[in-house]
Amino acid sequence: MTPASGYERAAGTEGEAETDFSERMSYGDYLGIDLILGAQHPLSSANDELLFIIQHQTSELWMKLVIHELSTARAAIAEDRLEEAQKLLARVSRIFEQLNNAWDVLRTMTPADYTEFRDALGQSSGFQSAQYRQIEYILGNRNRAMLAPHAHRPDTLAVLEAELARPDLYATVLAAVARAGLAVPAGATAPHEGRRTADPAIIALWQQVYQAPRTHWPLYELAEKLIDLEDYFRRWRFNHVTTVERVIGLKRGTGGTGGVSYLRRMLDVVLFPELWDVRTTL
Ligand code: HEM
Ligand SMILES: N[C@@H](CC(=O)c1ccccc1NC=O)C(=O)O
Repeated sequence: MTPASGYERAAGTEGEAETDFSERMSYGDYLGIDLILGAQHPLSSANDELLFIIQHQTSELWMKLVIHELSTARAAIAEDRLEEAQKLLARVSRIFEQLNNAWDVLRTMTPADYTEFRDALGQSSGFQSAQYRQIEYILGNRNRAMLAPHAHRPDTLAVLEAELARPDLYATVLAAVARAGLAVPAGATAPHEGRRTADPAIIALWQQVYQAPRTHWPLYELAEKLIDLEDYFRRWRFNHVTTVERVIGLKRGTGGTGGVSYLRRMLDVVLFPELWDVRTTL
């Protein structure tokens, strides 16, 4: 029988699949598909500009999830729900793995392909990604100067400023370590700005944890989740700079930095320094 819509029911669904969504929520309604698929606006006729746009948009969606999960993980750690946090941090590492694999698609774009539309990008650059900066801030790489490109957006600025005013993920972990009875130096659990540098007293306490994992199992597992996360984040930075060198060589970036030279310097950022340094002592 032909339904009221006038269309035949989909073949093979034996008349069971729902087809009337005139009054009901459909797949597209729930997921906001019209908005998402209506958000690609290439500025040139170059074939690869759509790839470039979708690569960035999907990255931003995954970054949204990273921020969500890191925020939940940080709240869980603050309440000593360490196992929950571990699960979420493991998920964040898998998201970075997903982002890392995505470079394989973008790498199919050659310098000739990119040159066709690079000029259309003007001064815009990933350097201005607010969500990327928020992730860096949550993870403790807190350069206040990176707020400058957001000065024209008070809403974005407020989010990033609020992040700088909070203890980062690692400081939250150190507060949990202190509650577990280890001697965390005063100040290490407070909000900070700039980059972290290794504190010998913090190396010493991780040494206690790593030398007796069974005694400190939840902290030991949590620390390893952080190492995993930084490992995958480093791979993202490395894939980015390598792709950039493939595509634009040593040209300056549209965002105004030296390009590859700037991105190479970012490879030296260490998010959780004592967790790396402790390994040398074991
Ligand atoms: C052909 C592809 C790409 C090229 C040539 C490229 C180039 C660059 C360059 C030269 C910079 C330095 C800032 C500047 O002066 O512009 C930069 C920064 C950045 N790019 Fe890309 N990029 C590419 C793809 C991507 C993708 C897919 C993402 C994913 C979101 C991304 C995210 C970023 C971010 C977040 C920064 C800031 C990094 C930081 O401050 O540490 N880029 N990019
Ligand atoms: N910085 C890049 C341009 C670029 O990659 C870009 C431009 C606009 C939006 C996102 C971008 N991706 C990463 O930086 C360049 O110098 O070619």
